[in-house]
Amino acid sequence: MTSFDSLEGVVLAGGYSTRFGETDKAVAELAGTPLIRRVVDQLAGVTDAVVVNCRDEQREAIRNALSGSDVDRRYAIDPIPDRGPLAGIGVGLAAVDREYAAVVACDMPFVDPTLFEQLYAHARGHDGAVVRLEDGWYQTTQAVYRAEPMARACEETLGSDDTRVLAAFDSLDVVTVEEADLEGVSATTFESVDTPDDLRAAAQRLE
Ligand SMILES: Nc1nc2c(ncn2[C@@H]2O[C@H](COP(=O)(O)OP(=O)(O)OP(=O)(O)O)[C@@H](O)[C@H]2O)c(=O)[nH]1
Repeated sequence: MTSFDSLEGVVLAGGYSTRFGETDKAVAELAGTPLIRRVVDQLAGVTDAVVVNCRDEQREAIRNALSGSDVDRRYAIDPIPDRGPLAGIGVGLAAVDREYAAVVACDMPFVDPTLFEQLYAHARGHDGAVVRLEDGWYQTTQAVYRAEPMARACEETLGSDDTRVLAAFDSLDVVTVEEADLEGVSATTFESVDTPDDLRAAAQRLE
């Protein structure tokens, strides 16, 4: 797999994982490997550098979970916590050095780097590329964005009434890719671990 010079990773981990319970799901182990470590290891298929967006108090545990990874890691800390995924994407992208970023949530351990290869190809020359799932939902937390304009759009949108990630696209040229048009992407790429039951089910499949 290729590492693209103008593509960096952004891993979103600033949520409170309330459905998961007391533990931070970012560092919860799936078959012995923390979820966030699995995500970073998968991103290594397309990039050698990631920005981890999280809250200050998460940083030490996440740093431990990622220790020994070959991927260069930097941290973008939420100045104000709990402002939702739009804020996390904006904070993460503002810390990116390269033109484009592959953004992924820390709770998607099966993220397929092949998806980012295809989204990056679609995004080049535009402000990003996002998948529209078969049920019509846009998968905004596993997408490629042009870092600078999307970071700015996130900031502006946070100050508006509609703070969905999708609302940030209004001022941008983001390409929609239909799920049916993806080629050879693993069916589990968009699966997210939201609850302890999700984690158990994922672990059983790996046995
Ligand atoms: N920076 C930041 N990221 C967030 C925030 N809320 C959610 N996220 C991230 O967005 C992604 C998708 O969010 P969810 O699956 O709802 O995660 P969550 O909010 O931690 O979990 P729940 O509380 O159970 O909904 C995850 O990677 C979260 O870490 C937030 O307030 N700030």
